[in-house]
Amino acid sequence: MPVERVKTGIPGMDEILHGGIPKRNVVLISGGPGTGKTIFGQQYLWNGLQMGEPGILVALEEHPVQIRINMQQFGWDVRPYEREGMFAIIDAFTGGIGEAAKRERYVVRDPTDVGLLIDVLKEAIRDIGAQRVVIDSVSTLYLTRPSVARSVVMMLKRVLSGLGTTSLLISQVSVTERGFGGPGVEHAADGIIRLDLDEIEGELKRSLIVWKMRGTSHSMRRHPFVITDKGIIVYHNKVLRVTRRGVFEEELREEGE
Ligand SMILES: Nc1ncnc2c1ncn2[C@@H]1O[C@H](COP(=O)(O)OP(=O)(O)OP(=O)(O)O)[C@@H](O)[C@H]1O
Repeated sequence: MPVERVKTGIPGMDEILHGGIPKRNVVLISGGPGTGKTIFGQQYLWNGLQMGEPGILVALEEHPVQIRINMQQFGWDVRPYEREGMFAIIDAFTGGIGEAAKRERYVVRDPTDVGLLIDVLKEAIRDIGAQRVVIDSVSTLYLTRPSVARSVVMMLKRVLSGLGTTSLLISQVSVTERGFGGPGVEHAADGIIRLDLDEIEGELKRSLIVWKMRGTSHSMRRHPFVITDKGIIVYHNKVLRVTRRGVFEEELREEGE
């Protein structure tokens, strides 16, 4: 039986994934500051809504009000979908403090309590029939306790995969770090997409590479991408090549690999 896939809908990305993310996979979106992880996650959810797939954004780093404003900058107005019950933001940021927070439907009263967060997440997934979930960022859940990182990701994976969602866990790494976001986390995740920002001759260049993706083959190359006012565009037919003479962008002759 062919593997069921969830399309990211991000231009160029599904080609790199040879069709999309295998259903129920829990995928780390890993990268340094400003590499585009949050935008990647929001675009994935927005595209899901356009395909009739309900989604949830777990907000650990930013106020839900700010997230709605940021998404609108790309033309992604989620409010009608929230009213329809197709989209929800789980507020795991404010702890319920402030007037704006009182208007949020899903609030995690103590964002440091992972058990509590999982209870709210389960309720929201069932309420809206979510098929896509993005957690931004999962690193926040274990920043002060790196030893629990793997168990936190395993707990989330059981719930997310168990309830049938295909999810992205946004994982922060420092600028120089080669890893993906914490001991054991890399192994617990079903997939890893790594986003990078490199300074090349005085200019920052964006690229991404699919490091692993259970259940499918995928491009093994590093592909350049850009962020525009409509979101991310990945150049699946270009590679970023690092040699001793420097870093070069190169056009691929044949499609894909
Ligand atoms: N409209 C736009 N057009 C082009 N680039 C943009 C636009 N909006 C944001 N960006 C770029 O996206 C970057 C922010 O991306 P994003 O918030 O997804 O990063 P991140 O990887 O989540 O970072 P962090 O881990 O620091 O939160 C900005 O630094 C900017 O370079």
